[in-house]
Amino acid sequence: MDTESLAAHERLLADVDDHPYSIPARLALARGYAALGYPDLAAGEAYMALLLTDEATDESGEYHDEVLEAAAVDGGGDTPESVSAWIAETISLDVYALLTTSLLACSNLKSVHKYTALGLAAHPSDPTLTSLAETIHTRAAAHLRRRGLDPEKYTAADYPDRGLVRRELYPWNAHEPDRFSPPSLALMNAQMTAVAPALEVRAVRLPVLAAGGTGEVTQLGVFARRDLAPGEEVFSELSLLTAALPLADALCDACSKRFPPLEEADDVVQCDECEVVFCSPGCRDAAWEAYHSAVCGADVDSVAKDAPREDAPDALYSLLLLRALAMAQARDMHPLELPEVRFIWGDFSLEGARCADEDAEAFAGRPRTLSFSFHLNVLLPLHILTKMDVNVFTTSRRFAPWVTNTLYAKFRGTASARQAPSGVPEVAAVHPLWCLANHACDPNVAWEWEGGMKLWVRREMVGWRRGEERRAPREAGIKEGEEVMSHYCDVFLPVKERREWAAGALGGMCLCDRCVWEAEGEEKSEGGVNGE
Ligand SMILES: C[S@@+](CC[C@H](N)C(=O)[O-])C[C@H]1O[C@@H](n2cnc3c(N)ncnc32)[C@H](O)[C@@H]1O
Repeated sequence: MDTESLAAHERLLADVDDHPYSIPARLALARGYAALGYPDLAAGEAYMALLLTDEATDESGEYHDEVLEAAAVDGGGDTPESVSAWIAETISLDVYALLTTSLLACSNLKSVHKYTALGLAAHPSDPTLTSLAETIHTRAAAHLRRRGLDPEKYTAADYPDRGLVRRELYPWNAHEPDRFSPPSLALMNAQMTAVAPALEVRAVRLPVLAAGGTGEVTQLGVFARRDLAPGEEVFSELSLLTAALPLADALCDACSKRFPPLEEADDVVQCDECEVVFCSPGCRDAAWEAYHSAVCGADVDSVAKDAPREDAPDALYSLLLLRALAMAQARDMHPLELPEVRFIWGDFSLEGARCADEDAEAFAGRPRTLSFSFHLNVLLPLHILTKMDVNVFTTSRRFAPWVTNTLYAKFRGTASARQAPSGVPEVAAVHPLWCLANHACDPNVAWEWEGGMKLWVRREMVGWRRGEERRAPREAGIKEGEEVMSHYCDVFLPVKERREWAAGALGGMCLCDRCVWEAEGEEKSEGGVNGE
């Protein structure tokens, strides 16, 4: 983004800061995002404008008076009636038009359908909304046909409601540190020394794995400070950035450790103020400081209560988001400044990468790799924040949709999950130091997450195979200065399956030495289990 556009965008953001209840200011910000090729962010801000119009017309609205005051300054007159007329005649249609066209670009067809219907109820003869209703129907029918389904048998409730949006380090995001600067590395290494005195964080060159990418990029990795012997435990990190589905095993709310059997559960304690349970008084106190004071008694976890089985991963990401918002609120910090979040990898698109498809123009031709659902990325955070008694109009810098998107980008690249026996992931966590370790299908460490994340040097390395050909395992142990290679997938799977499994976390197909060697031959390995 050039300096002039960035300055113009900064003025729109500042206008919303200065006039948080002004509907035109919010609408101008939404238009600004649409013009810059961020329809997802435009939809978020257009929805905020819609909420403000509701506040203006609803006498019992919490911010009714503030919105009327702002409307009077913006030219809506100084009576509730004049403001209502001003909204109906000059604002409402623009809000619906921007919200719906933005959601359409993001392929959130169920949501577009809903807001187009609401827009048409308020403006029945509007040609743009009328033709949009047709477009939604046509796109939904094409989507269903592509899946071999008969559109006649489906209603708007079955329309897809998810799309891909730009995954970027937003140009106006002043919170992302230079991860490679000496002060950043010193900070990360101070944290690393506390959990792993024999390891250090360093910059490393890695191959670009994203489709269409070439060459190498600089990223971070974890290295041995001294020779490490096979079996040596080298790392133990406790994270409170955790999430568990409501039906998961009985787990500590803070660290996700499974509770011991009742007769051994002397340490298990309940919060003094609500029903949430922790594995120990230590976890209870740490949780209160870190996040629980912001959500105690607020029943926020119910957000994932009814998630269907196939949506379990998304529900876990939403719960991680919820935890991060609660951490920010409890500590009065910007979510992107949280030590748990600040340095982690967001897998943002590389500068200059392009993409061309039917929606490319709405996204300024930039690649789109971040999952976006209006429900999860916009409505859910607003719902959570409202439950935490946060004024969502005056806290835009801290809790805007671009902040939510950035958090999702970071979590989607780094969270680890534990599965129920059914294979459905039911618990997730982000361990900010563990997730600095890179992946190899011939890893030199193994890990286990139960309460804390533990990492030890493998006692035996993995044997390689392609077809009938075998390559004996390398000698176990890690030499001083050697990179610690973790694993993001079951390393006993055949190469094709390993690559498929790890592709999400790696951002593309694995090109580690073992994968390259095994893929050259026939892919005929046997299955196995995760771990060592
Ligand atoms: C969990 S992070 C690992 C730490 C990361 N390198 C950093 O700078 O924070 C995962 C990302 O690291 C990169 N990565 C990890 N292992 C890799 C490998 N074997 N080859 C290339 N990239 C790798 C990928 O970009 C992946 O999305």
